[in-house]
Amino acid sequence: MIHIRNLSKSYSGNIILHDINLDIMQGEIHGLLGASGAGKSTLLRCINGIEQVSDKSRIRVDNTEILSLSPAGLRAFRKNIGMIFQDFALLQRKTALENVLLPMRCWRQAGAKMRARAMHLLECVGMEEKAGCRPAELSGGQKQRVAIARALALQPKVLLCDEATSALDPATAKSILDLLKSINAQSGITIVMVAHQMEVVKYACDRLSVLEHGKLSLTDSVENIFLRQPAALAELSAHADIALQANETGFIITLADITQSAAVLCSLAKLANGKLRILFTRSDSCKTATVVHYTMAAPQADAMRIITCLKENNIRFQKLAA
Ligand SMILES: Nc1ncnc2c1ncn2[C@@H]1O[C@H](COP(=O)(O)OP(=O)(O)OP(=O)(O)O)[C@@H](O)[C@H]1O
Repeated sequence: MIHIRNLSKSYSGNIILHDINLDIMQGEIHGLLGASGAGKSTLLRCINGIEQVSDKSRIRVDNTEILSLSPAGLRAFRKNIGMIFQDFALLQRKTALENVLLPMRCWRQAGAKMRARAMHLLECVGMEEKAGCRPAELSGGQKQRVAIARALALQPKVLLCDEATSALDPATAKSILDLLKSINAQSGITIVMVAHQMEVVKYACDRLSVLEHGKLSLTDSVENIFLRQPAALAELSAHADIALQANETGFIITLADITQSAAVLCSLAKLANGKLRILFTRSDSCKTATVVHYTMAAPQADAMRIITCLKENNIRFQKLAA
């Protein structure tokens, strides 16, 4: 659906995106994760054709090379892309219904059908009873629902979400993610979702790309990325306070199957002569799998035997720096 090749973008000589190559599949929910300033929002704006990019860059969305479009062609192309933002970007003087009608009015769609469609969209996002309310009368979650209805007004093929849940409390954020997941499942719309929180991508996304200082450091299924625990992700995640004692080696082991836990931990404890310390446990539930991570410490003298055992049993692990 979205093919990006050699995408580079600078502002006043500062390279913001560097040679990005990325394929986003039709119908997937694709997460963009990265530290603040990594270039996530800029990448979204490039997909939307808003940004001037380097000559070598190629961006194809639904078989349209967007960088070769005329200004009028680009404007028409943008009908295929809906966008929602952290701050909702609703017009304050307009009601929820009028906000949803806005894109249709811009494109002068048939008047009688417009209103029915806008009401239908408000129904889809559970906001039909608030159609006459202005944004100031709505909660954050309700505003985002209206913004989603507005983004879907022109029946786009792609929905770009720029930190759509960052301003919401966890329960409301989850309800918005549930709504996006159900819209994706029902309509097959491709969703690209910029997020700060790993919880968001784990809960909602099929695949994930990690941006580091304007470069794409990896793209893979959410399960694979969380299983592999790459350094990119470790840096983004909140670290447990790991206090190793003198002469101890630390490990994080990752098990794709939680039922393995008892057997694996038992074997490692034996290798460490009973001196294995479990420091921290975390489980990550993705859309289709749950993985569990154990942060542990073992006597340095047993570290080699533990590493051999982990390798022999194909258990993913990371040795912690002393
Ligand atoms: N219009 C602009 N002019 C100059 N620099 C810009 C502009 N927009 C973004 N930048 C710079 O580009 C870099 C990437 O910004 P971007 O907003 O894409 O990052 P981000 O990963 O989305 O960050 P955050 O998670 O904080 O929103 C930042 O260093 C930012 O200062």
